[in-house]
Amino acid sequence: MYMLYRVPFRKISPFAACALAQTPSIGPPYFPRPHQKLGWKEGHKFKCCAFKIQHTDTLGRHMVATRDIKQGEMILKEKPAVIGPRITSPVHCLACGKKLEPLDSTYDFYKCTTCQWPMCGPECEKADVHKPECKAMSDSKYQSNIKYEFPDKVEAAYCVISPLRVLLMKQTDPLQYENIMNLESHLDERINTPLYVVLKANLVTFITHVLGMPFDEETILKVASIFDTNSFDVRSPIRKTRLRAIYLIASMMDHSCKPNTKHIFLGDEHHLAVYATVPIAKGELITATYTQSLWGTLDRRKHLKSNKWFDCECERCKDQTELGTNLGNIYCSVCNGPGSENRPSRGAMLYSTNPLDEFAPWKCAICDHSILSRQMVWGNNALKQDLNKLKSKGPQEFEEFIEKYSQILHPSNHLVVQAKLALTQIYGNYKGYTLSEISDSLLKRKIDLCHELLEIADKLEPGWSKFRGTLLLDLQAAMAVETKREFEAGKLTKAGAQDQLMESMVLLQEATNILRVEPHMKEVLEQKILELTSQLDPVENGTNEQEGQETIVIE
Ligand SMILES: C[S@@+](CC[C@H](N)C(=O)[O-])C[C@H]1O[C@@H](n2cnc3c(N)ncnc32)[C@H](O)[C@@H]1O
Repeated sequence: MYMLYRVPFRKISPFAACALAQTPSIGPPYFPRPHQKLGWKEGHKFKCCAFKIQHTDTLGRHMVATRDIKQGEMILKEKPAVIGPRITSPVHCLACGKKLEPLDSTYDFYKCTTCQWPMCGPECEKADVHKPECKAMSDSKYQSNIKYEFPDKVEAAYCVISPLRVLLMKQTDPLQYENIMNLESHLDERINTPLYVVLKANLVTFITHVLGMPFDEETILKVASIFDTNSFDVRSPIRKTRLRAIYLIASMMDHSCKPNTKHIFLGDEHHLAVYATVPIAKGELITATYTQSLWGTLDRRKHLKSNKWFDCECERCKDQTELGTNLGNIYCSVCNGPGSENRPSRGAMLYSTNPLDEFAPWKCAICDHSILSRQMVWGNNALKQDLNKLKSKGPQEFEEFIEKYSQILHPSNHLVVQAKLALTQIYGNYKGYTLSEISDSLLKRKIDLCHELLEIADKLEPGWSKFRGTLLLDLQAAMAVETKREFEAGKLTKAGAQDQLMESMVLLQEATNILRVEPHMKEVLEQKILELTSQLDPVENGTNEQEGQETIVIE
């Protein structure tokens, strides 16, 4: 049964007030400012906070919709409570997060003049985010000894910075420190894992012995464990770095292998915005995914267990077919094996006899054949290694992978799907395979692959997910080029070409609805719409040929 969540937020901090805002038994309704602002900005009269935090024994705290939420609606926008480096990282600036290259003059990085950590330059070394840690290190006469050795070297020294930022908050921002310390940690489960044995040796020693800070081992490791349980992976393609950040409210979203939200990071401050990918009805859970949605159940559940310490029992995990995708399934080697052509059961598949038990045997849906779960794991691992070797290869190798294992792997088995995804990215985008360069048959192959993957996206990441948006964008571009070629080859009439272009426009409109919130995408998408519109209406726009553009000139 749902309980109103009260216990861990001991003081009514701004976060607690927000979390408790919709619980009528706790004081008058309070609408947290960020959500008030959001409501006004969107031009609505007033939009109340769309969620509340509840608690159950099985899920812990989780987010629930307090009203119907529309597809594409922003549910929350939040700034990070703390942001910093991941446990290991290539050398980057501690203030802005930018990946650093050595200076030509010294062949080493620019260093903070006080603590010697690599930074961008004098401006970043004075940034507020760096000041407290810089002071703590210089007060104890600690100086970083990171030096440039070779490009992209990964440094383990970064593991101390993010936990240190939280520990320093105990003095500088006690309320925020308490809010962070109230998050789920799973320290008891993590404490004896190899990573935490290492952290005991280096992180705890650094905080207590090197910096002489008055924290016990348990508190220090708890902070590390809170990061591992709650932090978001903040990727910045422009700065070429990955940071980790804790967002107090967004961390209340529980996991689902078929989530109903997506999130993006905004600006230099790394604000997090969470959007509904599908309509969410009042009372429904608001969920995110903590794994890769294109992994099979065995891999997802293993990842969730060993990183987030829970057994996922969502509708997808319980379903042998993974919502009809067969993402984790393989063909039965007896029914489909050599010499079995006369069997009527070609296409029979092995299913886990209990998807929620990683040790349960896998059994054919038609014959008696079964295999142990560890055979399934071995097989998967072997094929994963094969697939990983193809990463820097061309499309031919991915096509060969799909063909080679077509007797074993279902066309939407997760390994085949990953190969197909790689192909959709190569065809139409990579040098030598751009849309203007590829053959008609490869163009058709790209279009077919996009359709196949869209079917999978609809089942696993339905609605306005980035996965679906990106596929739609790819598909419409390929379809527009195909139309142009068919028209020019006389296979399509003018009216037929216009109809097909209209289809592309519908896809582009949907892709735009989905992707316009992604950083820097709005302008790109608007430009694409303009381009396609000019092709659609040649009479009104006069000649529609522009340099470097794929256009259909319809006379
Ligand atoms: C980021 S926190 C989410 C908030 C958390 N439920 C709490 O009470 O603070 C992640 C943790 O929530 C729990 N959790 C998240 N999704 C879950 C799910 N689908 N089933 C069970 N537990 C889940 C796990 O303990 C996980 O380590």
